[in-house]
Amino acid sequence: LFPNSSTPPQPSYFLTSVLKLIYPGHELKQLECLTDIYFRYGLFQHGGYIYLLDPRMSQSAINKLDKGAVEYLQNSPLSDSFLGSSDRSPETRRAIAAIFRKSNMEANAGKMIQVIERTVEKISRQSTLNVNQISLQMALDIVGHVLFGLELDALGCKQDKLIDAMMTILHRAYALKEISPESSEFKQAEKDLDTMTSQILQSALEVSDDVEKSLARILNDITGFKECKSNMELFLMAGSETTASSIPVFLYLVVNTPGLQKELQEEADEYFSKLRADASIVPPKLESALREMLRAYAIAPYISRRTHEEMKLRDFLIPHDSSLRIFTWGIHRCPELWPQSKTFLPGRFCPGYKSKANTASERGQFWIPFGAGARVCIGQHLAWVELKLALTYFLHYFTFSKVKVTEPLEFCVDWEHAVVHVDKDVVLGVARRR
Ligand code: HEM
Repeated sequence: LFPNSSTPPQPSYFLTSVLKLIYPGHELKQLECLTDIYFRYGLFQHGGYIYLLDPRMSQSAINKLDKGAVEYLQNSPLSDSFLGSSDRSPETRRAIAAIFRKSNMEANAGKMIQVIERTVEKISRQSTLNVNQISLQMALDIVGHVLFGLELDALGCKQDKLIDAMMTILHRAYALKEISPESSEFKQAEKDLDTMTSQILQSALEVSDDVEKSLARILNDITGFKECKSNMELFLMAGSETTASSIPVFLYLVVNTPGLQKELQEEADEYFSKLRADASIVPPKLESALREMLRAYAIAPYISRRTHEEMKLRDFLIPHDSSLRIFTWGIHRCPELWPQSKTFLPGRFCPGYKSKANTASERGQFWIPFGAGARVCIGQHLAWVELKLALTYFLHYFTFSKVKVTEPLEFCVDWEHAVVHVDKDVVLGVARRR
């Protein structure tokens, strides 16, 4: 089971077959079990990838290595974006860094609030809410407003078509594998996405802004129209899909954790006006519960890196041209690093919680939902401000409740883009409280 050599250990055929029998079709659960078994080695190899588990080894790989996007974006519309490029990334990231800065995202809170308030009105008209659907519409609108200076809905009512194309590509093809990238449906969705992104980019370039250059203009100037369009697709997809996946999971956890909704509602009522006035304010219980959600259910289950030469990690030799997956999902749920690691404990990140026998920090807590290093998620501050505001609004205005269709929540992975999806939409009862 555990070869004693400098080669990363590889689970036997017997072990992987047993795991397949126990968790049929659930690769994420199989890999989570392998993480718990191999944690003491810090890594294991499986299916052509080396999975890194040890925090120090992972940090070292994140810092030293280039993004390993070569084959994980192969069939993706995002293959020409800077996500897939280690050469162009530094220049592109430097040019747009100011737009994504925390202070700039907080300064853009007003634009987000406009969209969130509209969403609150939409939710008010419903008694049963498809949380995935409403979250995606909201997240896409926020990306449109904040990053492109556009009202996407107003562009000939394209928003629904854009969502359909994105869902066909990301959800139906890559996560659920209902259709293949060779299918006519996929090709049509890709074409629709391309046409719509071109139109969105054209419109974004026309939006005049005398004070500073917009994201579209900066990217267009340094990369040219074609590559700029791919990057726009990246922002549309990465910017909406991730936050839009987080909200349903979070609200599902809220309604399934006794007493949590009431506590968060009380906090939302207290912070509502303060947060509207200053988006840098942190409601501590919401922040802790959100951090815990991103720990227990990392929306991006792994970070991809590639070696360009032989590399030593602890006592292991990693050959050149190896594909590494820093396995966030497993690291975040590993009992060696986190007490009650598989349980959602909303107060885990609250100040003072440590004293109640949380030894995670003593054991070297390693929380990396947005990645780390030079390629850390560029949209993390956008995501955080958006999640904080949207959830404060939702909990202030509504009470959510379980309806039968919600149970149980299962996760499937789009390995191509490294994103976890819920296997079905989260549907909740909703009642307005004020
Ligand atoms: C909960 C929300 C989000 C999560 C969990 C998340 C997570 C991640 C992770 C893990 C990476 C890879 C980092 C690495 O390789 O070290 C990443 C990259 C990226 N994310 Fe996010 N993300 C989120 C929201 C967003 C948003 C709102 C945007 C908005 C535009 C965005 C844009 C990007 C881009 C462009 C990259 C590629 C960066 C690069 O390769 O240099 N993400 N994200």
